[in-house]
Amino acid sequence: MIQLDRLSMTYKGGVIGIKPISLSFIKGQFTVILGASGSGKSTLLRCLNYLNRPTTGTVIVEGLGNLHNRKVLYEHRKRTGMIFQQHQLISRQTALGNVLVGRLAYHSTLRSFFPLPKADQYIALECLDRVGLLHKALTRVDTLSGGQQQRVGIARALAQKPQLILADEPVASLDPTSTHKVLSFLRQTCQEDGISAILSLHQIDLARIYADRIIGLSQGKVVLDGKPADISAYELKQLYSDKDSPDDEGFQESINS
Ligand SMILES: Nc1ncnc2c1ncn2[C@@H]1O[C@H](COP(=O)(O)OP(=O)(O)OP(=O)(O)O)[C@@H](O)[C@H]1O
Repeated sequence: MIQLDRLSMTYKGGVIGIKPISLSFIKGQFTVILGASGSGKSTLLRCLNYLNRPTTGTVIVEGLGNLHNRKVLYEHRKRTGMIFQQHQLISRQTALGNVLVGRLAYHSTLRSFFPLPKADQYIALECLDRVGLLHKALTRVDTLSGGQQQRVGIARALAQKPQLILADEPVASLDPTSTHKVLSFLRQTCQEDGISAILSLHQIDLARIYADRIIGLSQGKVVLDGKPADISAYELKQLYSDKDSPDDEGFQESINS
């Protein structure tokens, strides 16, 4: 469904986000990216819809083409829902208002200045219902709990009617119960709707439970790739004991000083 060919990304100033990576993501899979802090998980996710523009290589989306093409990129973004760690909601808006943002790509900029059609409002309400928050539709999101806000974020992504969901540490700020609720809902919804999902997580145990496929990154490189059952606990643990990691060096220096 999505093919990366020797994709790399270097930030301004020369920091390497990811080294050349070639990968394909298969339609309908629930893929979890694991890796220590600074290993390149967010960079890779953001390259998948050009929020970070790759420095080298290509992203080809099946049925659309190369993301270098502006029209292809626009269409791909329209079909891609993003879920963020800190929800990225409009705090003064209601849950419904936030979920409606997911419908904006289906309208011209001019049209989006006016209330969206009833059909969009219905889709947004339906998505809020799916995440169990219909009763909070008219509540300001900054009065909701962290878990509820993340569910609004998921409803917004679903309102886009996406074929792909990219989620950057979607449960990082949630307690264990909300974490499982959010991940199992996301996985079930993706299965039911045939949505492919690529998530970055920090928790190995969650990746083992929910992923169809785990990709392990270390220092911007793919060092593991397979089904959870085919990857050993030792290999996964190694991802987080990377003594060569620049972040690890910095951390060691700071605790040694
Ligand atoms: N905006 C930026 N400008 C410069 N360097 C950056 C920027 N964002 C990330 N980096 C660097 O790119 C590398 C990969 O970072 P990235 O955020 O992708 O890692 P990550 O695995 O998502 O980390 P974390 O788990 O802490 O979120 C790191 O060395 C990081 O310092």
